[in-house]
Amino acid sequence: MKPSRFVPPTEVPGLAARRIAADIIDGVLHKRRTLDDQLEGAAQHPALKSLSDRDRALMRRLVATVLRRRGTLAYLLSRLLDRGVPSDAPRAQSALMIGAAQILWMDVPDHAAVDLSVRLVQADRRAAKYAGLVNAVLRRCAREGIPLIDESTDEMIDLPPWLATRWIKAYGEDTARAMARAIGHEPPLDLTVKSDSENWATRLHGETLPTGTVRTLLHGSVTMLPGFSEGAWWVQDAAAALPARLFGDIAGKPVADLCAAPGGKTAQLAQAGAKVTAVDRSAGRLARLKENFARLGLEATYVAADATEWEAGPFDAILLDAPCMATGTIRRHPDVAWLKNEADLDALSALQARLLRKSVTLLKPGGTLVYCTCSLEPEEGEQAIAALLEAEPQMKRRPVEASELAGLSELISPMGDVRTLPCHLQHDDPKLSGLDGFYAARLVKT
Ligand SMILES: C[S@@+](CC[C@H](N)C(=O)[O-])C[C@H]1O[C@@H](n2cnc3c(N)ncnc32)[C@H](O)[C@@H]1O
Repeated sequence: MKPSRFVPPTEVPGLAARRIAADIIDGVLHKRRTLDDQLEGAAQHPALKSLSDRDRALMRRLVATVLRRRGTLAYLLSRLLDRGVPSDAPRAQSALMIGAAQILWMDVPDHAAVDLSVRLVQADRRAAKYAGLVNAVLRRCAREGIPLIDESTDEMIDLPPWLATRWIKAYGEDTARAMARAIGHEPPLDLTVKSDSENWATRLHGETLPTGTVRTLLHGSVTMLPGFSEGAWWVQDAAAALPARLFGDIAGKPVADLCAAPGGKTAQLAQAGAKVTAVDRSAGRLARLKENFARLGLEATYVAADATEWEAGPFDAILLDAPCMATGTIRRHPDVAWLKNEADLDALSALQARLLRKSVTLLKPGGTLVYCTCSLEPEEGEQAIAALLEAEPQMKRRPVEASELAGLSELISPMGDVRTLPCHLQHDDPKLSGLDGFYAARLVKT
């Protein structure tokens, strides 16, 4: 009988974090599971809870780095492997990517990165035969990886080609390249604070951005940070914090937030004193919103309903943060680049159009509608609003003024809508630069 080359794994420090990272990467790339689902949702990894806070943070960083630099890693491995990455053993592929990512971009000693990846393949029946190959390739990566990467001149290499093509068409070659460079960086942590942003910026070793968001480079579990348990702030990208501010003074007014969960923008509306009705189709996501509101000491009326069929109001103001391709959030959710597909766009655009038409019927004459998406695709932004304005003549755009966005005129389109890009809000420190890609339009019902 042929001896089996499968070697039972020996558990060593750090191996569990790598194994879970490999499982989650495989989940995204081969089973089309989102990171959110695998980290805290329905498909949560069963062994996640066994990791220490430190190992969990390392695992998350590892997963994000591999997904963020997937194109670069594929290019590098193609240069290091004459016959390409083994296609009959997904674990060999994830172990190579995890090992290379640690060697190239993370603070892990090369020998540890190589050793842990070899152990990963040894522990997998299909991949065990590639242990020698993984060892040799990763040792070469430690010697030659950086110069080989420097030989690649394609700045768009880490985007799926269909998305790179779209961004060049929508924003031009130079801007699309700047966007691609910006999403290659690990983003900072952005927080919306209830009040006293300077004090929180100091306590969290960060700074206050011109728009009021507190930005910090602290990593790890946010639940351990000062201010979390007393509900002084919530996590929200600085761009995501802009749409809810476009209503101006809404204290005491009835406002409907039609796609509310998990509630970052709802919290801004409630904090501004509005009487908010938070609607979301997903009961599970709405439950998370309620938990967030309990921590923040904020109140709203909660409705689990499909907003396209919901009857209520009319309201003074409506926020419609519609479901979308979410391509503006790839910096923070690098799985989006590999899970979303151009073919998803038509169905999402149709849903956005239905939600927009419904919003008009729920709005009082004289009321304000803010429509936004975390998408960089014009079909889900500028084009959706152009179609609505044509179909609903009583709706008029109320252009956003630079003074409403702390003078940041680069964030406002020629039509007067908010259009943020990942390459916006540059800072001397690249780690403190950037914004999620967002679109927001403000309309009034005449
Ligand atoms: C972009 S997320 C909203 C994010 C949220 N506004 C925030 O700032 O935290 C879109 C939300 O729309 C909800 N949704 C999708 N289709 C819906 C519909 N037809 N009616 C109501 N909610 C819907 C999803 O469940 C999801 O929670």
